[in-house]
Amino acid sequence: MLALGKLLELTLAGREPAEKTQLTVEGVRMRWLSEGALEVRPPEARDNGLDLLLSAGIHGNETAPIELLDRLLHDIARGDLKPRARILFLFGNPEAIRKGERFVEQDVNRLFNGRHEQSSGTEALRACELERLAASFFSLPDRQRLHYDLHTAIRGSKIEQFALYPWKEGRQHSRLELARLRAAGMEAVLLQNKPSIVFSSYTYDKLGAEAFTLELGKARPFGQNDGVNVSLLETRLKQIIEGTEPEMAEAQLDGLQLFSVAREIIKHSDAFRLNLPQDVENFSELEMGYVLAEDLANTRWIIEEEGARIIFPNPKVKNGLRAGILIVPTSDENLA
Ligand SMILES: O=C(O)CCC(=O)N[C@@H](CCC(=O)O)C(=O)O
Ligand SMILES: [Zn+2]
Repeated sequence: MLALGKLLELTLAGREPAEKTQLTVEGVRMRWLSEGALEVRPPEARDNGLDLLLSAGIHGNETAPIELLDRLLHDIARGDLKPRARILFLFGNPEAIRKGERFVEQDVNRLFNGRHEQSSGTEALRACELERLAASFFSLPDRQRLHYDLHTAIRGSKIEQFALYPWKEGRQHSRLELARLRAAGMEAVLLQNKPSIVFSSYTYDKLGAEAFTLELGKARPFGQNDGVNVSLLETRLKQIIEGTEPEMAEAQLDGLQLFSVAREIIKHSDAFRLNLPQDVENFSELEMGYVLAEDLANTRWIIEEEGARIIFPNPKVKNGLRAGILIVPTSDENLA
């Protein structure tokens, strides 16, 4: 296999490849751009006009998505997968991946859409570099732009695989993209309703991509991901890469559950308390009147929403950051 197909090995070793560009037997050009960043370009005659950004390891301990991208790259480097799309592979936080930690100093996924400018350290620099790499990749005119940022979650979930769909003023969420996600195994989608500082929000808002954070199961170390079943997603990604995706003429959501954000729970101080068991699962339902969280100055987060559920509860985040999202079921009536 071509050396550049071993992007993960290079990244884990913190090494630069001797040759930065390689050509597969199929005439596919692979170009190493920076640590954990590799561009794949099909021969011009085969290019179908799709620019696909696949990122994983934004959180260093979320290894199933990293292993998935590693398999796709190996297949491309061996000539077993024949891309018709241009692809940018990104391993988001190499230092955290090497350490097997969610982050080293701060969460990269809270540093996009300009936030890195108000910060310093390796993770702020990396967020800036990831924005630059994504912006340069998505700078070609008249092409389709698609970004999947792949994650696994800290805790178990009542709904194992789901997506978060960013928001931008005046832009409607696409039914076709939701149908594509359903076919890729996602069981639910959270439709965001305000701007955010995560990677997929940056590519959606600033670069005009259709962009999603995908949650694929529970985070585990390398080699221990048998419990994370990414087979439907993997098949779909291969089809997208090779341009062999089945037609989605009548966008079928096929039981996909839709949610919207009722409130984001923000931790304001060290006095913040989250009244949930440590092992509570994502999508757990919360009863009306339940005191979900408490903070300084007698601030209380009381459930007032019918059908409320919690995702990503995490009282350990830094002050000022999201310590959970309260979501409610929604309908498909506003989709484009
Ligand atoms: O399990 C958790 O609490 C977090 C899992 C995770 O890393 N999720 C992403 C979601 C990004 C988004 O809001 O689109 C994150 O928190 O960064
Ligand atoms: Zn993550």
